[in-house]
Amino acid sequence: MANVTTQNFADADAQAEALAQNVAAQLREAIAARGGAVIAVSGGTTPKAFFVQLSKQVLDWPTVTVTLVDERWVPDTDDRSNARLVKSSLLQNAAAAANFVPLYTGAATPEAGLAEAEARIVALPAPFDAVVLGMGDDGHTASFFPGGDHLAEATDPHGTAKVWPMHAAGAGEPRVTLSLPALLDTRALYLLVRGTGKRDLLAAVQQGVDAAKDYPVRSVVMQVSVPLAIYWSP
Ligand SMILES: O=C(O)[C@H](O)[C@@H](O)[C@H](O)[C@H](O)COP(=O)(O)O
Repeated sequence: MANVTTQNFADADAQAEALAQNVAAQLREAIAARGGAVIAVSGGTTPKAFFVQLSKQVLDWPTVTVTLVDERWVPDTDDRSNARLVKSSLLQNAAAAANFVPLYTGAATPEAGLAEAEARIVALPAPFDAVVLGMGDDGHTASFFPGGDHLAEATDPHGTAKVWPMHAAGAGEPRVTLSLPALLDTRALYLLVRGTGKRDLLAAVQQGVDAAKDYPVRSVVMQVSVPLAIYWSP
């Protein structure tokens, strides 16, 4: 199994604050060493408190680039847009000066926008300094959805594409997702989750319980190339 550590917090605020401090330290180290930092973050509902905390951290924000691990294929005026969440809760306060690289291109479909989204990610300095994943109740992470039409390709450890379109019954709308190799090309990897259901699901994955084989988050938990830090709160 990968080098997985789990930190449990009493509540969401403590979790968000601890992760923000840890990620900010990571970004500061990157800026000191290389003059800039790149972070890829998840959307959904869980990261909001973390984003707000991170936005208040003191660091050289104009040298920081923020992108997404996945995106729902909707414009950033849509409530479901991960870009909208990042803009409204992370690119605020001190962090308003950061650069943002969205995955949504305005094309009609993820397939039509794929080459542009891929080019945007390829253009970023690699590796990422930090990747912050989330997880759904169905065991998806990024947009690695159970039954997703490109799940096998997106989670292929040897795949070369960095971005894949994803259509899945549980996804709500068409999406794009960074591939597993793109997500693992990072100096630090975090998984931010809340609730006992997600805690139990992750335990089942780590214990190799048979039923957990179909949870796509398994590809991140069981890989051995990057240590994974799980941040959990009730
Ligand atoms: O766009 C997305 O949906 C996310 O990036 C996704 O992978 C998210 O991390 C999980 O769905 C968890 O979402 P919640 O935090 O809302 O449970």
